[in-house]
Amino acid sequence: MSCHSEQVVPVSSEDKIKILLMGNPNVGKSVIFSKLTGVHVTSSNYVGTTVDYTYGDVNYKNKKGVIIDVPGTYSLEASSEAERVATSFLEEGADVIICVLDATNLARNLDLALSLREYPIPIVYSLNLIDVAERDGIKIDKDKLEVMLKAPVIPTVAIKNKGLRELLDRAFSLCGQKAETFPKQSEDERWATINEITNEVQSYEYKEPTFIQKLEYLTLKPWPGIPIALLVLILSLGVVVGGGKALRALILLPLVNNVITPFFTRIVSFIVPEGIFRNLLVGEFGILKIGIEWPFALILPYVFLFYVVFSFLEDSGYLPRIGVLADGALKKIGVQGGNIIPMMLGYGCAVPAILGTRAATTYKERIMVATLVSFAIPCASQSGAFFALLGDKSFLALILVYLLSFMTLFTVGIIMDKVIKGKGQPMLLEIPNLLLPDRTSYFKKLKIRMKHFLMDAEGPMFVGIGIAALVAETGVLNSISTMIGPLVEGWLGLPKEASLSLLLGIIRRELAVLPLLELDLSTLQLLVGSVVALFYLPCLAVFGVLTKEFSLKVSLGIGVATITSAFLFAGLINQIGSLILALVG
Ligand SMILES: Nc1nc2c(ncn2[C@@H]2O[C@H](COP(=O)(O)OP(=O)(O)OP(=O)(O)O)[C@@H](O)[C@H]2O)c(=O)[nH]1
Ligand SMILES: [Mg+2]
Repeated sequence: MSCHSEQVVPVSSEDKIKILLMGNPNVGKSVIFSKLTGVHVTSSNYVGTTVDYTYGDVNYKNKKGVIIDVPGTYSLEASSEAERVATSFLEEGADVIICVLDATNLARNLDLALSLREYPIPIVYSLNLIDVAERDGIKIDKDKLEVMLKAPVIPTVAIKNKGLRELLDRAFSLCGQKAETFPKQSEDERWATINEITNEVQSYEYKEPTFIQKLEYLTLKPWPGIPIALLVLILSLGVVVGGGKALRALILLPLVNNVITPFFTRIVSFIVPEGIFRNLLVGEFGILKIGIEWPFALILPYVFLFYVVFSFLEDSGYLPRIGVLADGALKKIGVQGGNIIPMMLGYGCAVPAILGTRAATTYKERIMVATLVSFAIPCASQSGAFFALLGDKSFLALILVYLLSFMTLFTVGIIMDKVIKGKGQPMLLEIPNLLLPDRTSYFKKLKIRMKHFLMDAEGPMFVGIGIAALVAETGVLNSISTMIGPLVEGWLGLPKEASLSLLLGIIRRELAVLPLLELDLSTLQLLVGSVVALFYLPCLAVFGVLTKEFSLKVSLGIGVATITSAFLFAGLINQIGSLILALVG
């Protein structure tokens, strides 16, 4: 997800025309944009992928243009942040609009299509997803539709690049022509027109439902939808946890420990004389030792497999179905089912998750989801660290950590729902078609996510490990440990070396977990350390995005709340746990 809020919106000029790419959410705008401009933007099979605009250049014959991928909107009423972006583009004006219609949902798409005609901008319609419409037995008479819309209609299959040249061709030829503007219609009038059009152009043909169509239906009903969801969850966890462990144990750890680290150690020992500098590089917390082992051998396999599975679920259209099944439970905590997607994105990384809340209709809901994500949803890196730490040593502790995370989501949700003024507005949760993910966009998305992880995570992690090496080698760690000793040793019952976790956890969430690996901890201590890490602090990048999207007050507030909970809960677990152990033992 990219944001360009600070960039200047391109204006049309003599030699460069401005094309707005508009339509309902999840109709294929971003795929069309990527294919036409060569600029990759993320597409996913659910509503609200694009919440900010992106633009890219196109050259057609000897003409130049700029296309803007506008966030999807159902209407021009601007009820969400993403919709406001869309309407502001229309008001600024453009040379031509490409309005993308979902052929499997014509009536609903026509609502926006007709409203757009009230602006003095020529429109060309792309009738997209006709492959899926055909699969479902929906037939649309394109010629009649053109007559009724009084504008060109081009049938397209965006993912297969079908019809896109022609679409661009028509867009350029319309440019400069005077658009016929239509009088503003009331909602009733508009729906009357929509009925008239669909009756005229659309027909159905009965087709024996395919396996995927049956699945579309079955995944939405509590039975067998919920068992299917549980199965998907267990399978996904199996791939991520089991696969990650195997990758780590069989390939990455041996590679790092037997080949890479010895190699660097030998070279450094040869060049750098014994002492603090050598230790910084290859000592206990050496950047060339831990700085490679932690990010690449411990975290990377889990993050990679998480995105392999998650991106697949995303593109198949399965995720919103979980939203439907979980809607009841989510409503109890004051969150509409539609917001489940940003929450699930949070298990990858909190930054896109918080940006994704822009599709939410009310401020209250945005801030609630953002807080829940920052509070108690471990990101992929942090989960990787938990799996690495607890997977081998205490499976029970691992389960307890995630159980606590769920319980916190509910408690915090309920409290916020009561405390924050305003209402969560029912959000339209649109259920997309189940599709076999498009291979090109799937791999591109996976590649981009891994690139982001490597750039966003590895850099700060290196810095963090550098700091660890420095404070360990210079003895600063000892003074810090003495200072916060009462808290760490007394209240939390952890060895004083665990204060390194607290220090590094400020930089990134997984760094609050990983230093515990080096310590010999009891099961109770593992649990306590993990609980501190679970809540502790959202990482620096999350602070940044919270401040930008909301305010400094909000991000500081969330920070104070999480850090207080971290020490409170973890300490309580330690005190109660120790008491029980003393009674039993
Ligand atoms: N089978 C099929 N799938 C398509 C077609 N066009 C797009 N898709 C898929 O439909 C989904 C939605 O595409 P996007 O490009 O993300 O939709 P969008 O309109 O940008 O959605 P928002 O950003 O949410 O407004 C993706 O999973 C695409 O791969 C098509 O013509 N045929
Ligand atoms: Mg999009």
